[in-house]
Amino acid sequence: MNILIMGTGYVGVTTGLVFAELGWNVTGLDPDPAKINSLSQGKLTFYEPGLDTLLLKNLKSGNIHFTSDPEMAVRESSLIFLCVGTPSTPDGGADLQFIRQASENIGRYMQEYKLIAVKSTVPIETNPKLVEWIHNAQLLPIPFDVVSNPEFLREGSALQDALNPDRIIIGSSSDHAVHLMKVLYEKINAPFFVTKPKTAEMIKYASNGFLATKISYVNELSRLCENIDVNISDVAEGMGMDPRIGQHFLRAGIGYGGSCFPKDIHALLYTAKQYEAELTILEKVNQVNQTQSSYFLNVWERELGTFSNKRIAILGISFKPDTDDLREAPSIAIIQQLLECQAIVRVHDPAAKLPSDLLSERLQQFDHVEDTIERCDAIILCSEWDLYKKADWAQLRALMNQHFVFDGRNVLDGKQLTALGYHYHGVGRFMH
Ligand SMILES: NC(=O)c1ccc[n+]([C@@H]2O[C@H](COP(=O)([O-])OP(=O)(O)OC[C@H]3O[C@@H](n4cnc5c(N)ncnc54)[C@H](O)[C@@H]3O)[C@@H](O)[C@H]2O)c1
Ligand SMILES: O=c1ccn([C@@H]2O[C@H](COP(=O)(O)OP(=O)(O)O[C@H]3O[C@H](CO)[C@@H](O)[C@H](O)[C@H]3O)[C@@H](O)[C@H]2O)c(=O)[nH]1
Repeated sequence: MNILIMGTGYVGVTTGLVFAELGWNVTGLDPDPAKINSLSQGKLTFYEPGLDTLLLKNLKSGNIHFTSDPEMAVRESSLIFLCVGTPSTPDGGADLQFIRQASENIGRYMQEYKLIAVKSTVPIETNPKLVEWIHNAQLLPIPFDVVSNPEFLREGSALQDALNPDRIIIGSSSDHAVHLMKVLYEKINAPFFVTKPKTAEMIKYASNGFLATKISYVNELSRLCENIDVNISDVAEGMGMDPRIGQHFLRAGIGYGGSCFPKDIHALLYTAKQYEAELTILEKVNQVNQTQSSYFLNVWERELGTFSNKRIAILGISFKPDTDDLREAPSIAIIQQLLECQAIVRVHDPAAKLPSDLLSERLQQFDHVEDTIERCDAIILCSEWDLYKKADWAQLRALMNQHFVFDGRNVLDGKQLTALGYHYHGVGRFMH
C-alpha cells in the first residue's frame, strides 16, 4: 500500500515518518511549497525531538518523499491520511475548510478505490460530510471508505507517542476498511478499539476535555492552597498515589496551552450548544484556564511590589518544553500583561522564537539565559525546559538585581533556591 499524508505539520510529518520507518512507501503532500522544499532537503519546519534523524534516514532510503502536486499524490496512493489543520473559527467551532479542500482533491483525482483515514481532530458528524464532499467532487462513482482514526500524540514526545500509542481508535462500519487499518498498524503494539465514526470523533474531544479538566481542577485548587499555606505539588502527589486518580496531568501551573486543548475545548462546547446540551464542567475548565496566568501574575506582583519599570526575565515561551510551538502559549498572555504593567521584559527559549513584530525596546529575546536575566528583578519560568531545571542557579544569582523566582510550572527546587538566597514562589507552592 502506498500511503499519502495530506498535511505535513506536526501530525502529518510524525505519522508519515512512523509509517516510513515501518517500511511503507509514504508521500507527504502540502500546498505550502516552502514546507515541501524544506522537508525534501531533510529539514524539519518545526522543532520536535528525534524526527530530524528519522527524516534524513527515510529520505535516503526512499521510503518517504514530499510533493505539492495533489493529482499525482492522490492517484499513486491507496491509503490517505488527513492530517490538515482544523483551527478555531471566531465563534469557537472547528474550521473545516482545509478538510474540505483535501477531500475535494481526493474526489477530483481518484481513479480507483481509496481508504481515507481522518487523523485531524474533527467535530462529531464530520465523517459523513467528508463522504459527501468526496462524492460530489468525483467525476466517476468510484468506491471509497472514510474512517475516523483520531491521533493522540503530544508535541515534544510526538515520535515516541506515535510509535507506542495507548490505543488505536478506528471509527468505521466497513469491515474491509477496518481490516486494511489493522494491516497498516500491524507492527504497532497497541489495542484496537473499533467503533462508529462519530463515537471515534467524540472519543478524541472527550479525552482532551478530560485531561484539561484534571489540569484546571488542580489549578483552581492551587489558588486555595495559596491562601491556606499548603503546597499543591504535595497535594497532587498524594492524590496521584491512588490509582483511580492517577498521577498524570495533575501538575499545577500557569495553565494549559498549545494547538489542541484550548481549541478542542472550544469546539466541544460549540458542539454541545449545537446539540442543545450543556457542558458546564468544561465551561468552568475553560474559565479557570483563561484566568490562571493572570491570577498568579497578580499574586507575584504583590510579592515584588510592582512590575512597573522592573526588569523581568521570562524563561521558556513555548506552550510546553521540547517544542517551538507558541500556539496559545500562556507565556504570551503573561508577556502582554507585564508590558501593560510597564515592565521591561527579557525572554529566553531554547527553540521558540517570538514573532519579530512583537519585539520592541521593552520586549527583547536573547540567545543565552545569562544575557536574559542580567540585572533582572525577577524570573518567571513559563515552560519547564531541562535547561532551566539543570541551570547553575548559584552562578546565575550574581547576575540579577533582585532575586525573585516565580516558577509558573512548579518544577524548580524551591528549597535549594531559597537556600541560595532567592525568593522563590511557584503556583500554590512557596517556601518560607
Ligand atoms: N499538534 C498536535 O500535537 C496534534 C495531536 C493530535 C491531533 N492533532 C490534530 O491534527 C490536525 C493537524 O494538526 P497539526 O498540529 O499537525 O497542524 P499543522 O498546522 O502543524 O499542519 C497542518 C498542515 O496542513 C496543511 N494543509 C492545509 N490544507 C491542506 C490541503 N488541502 N492538503 C494538504 N495539506 C494541507 C498546512 O499547510 C499545514 O502544513 C489538527 O486537527 C489537530 O487538532 C494535532
Ligand atoms: O499536568 C499537566 C500537564 C500538562 N499541562 C499543560 O497542558 C498543555 C498540554 O500539554 P500536553 O498534553 O502534554 O501536550 P499537547 O501536545 O498539547 O498534547 C495534548 O493535545 C494533543 C492534541 O490533541 C493530544 O493528541 C494529546 O494526547 C494531548 O496530551 C501544556 O501547556 C502543558 O504545560 C499542565 O499544565 N499540567
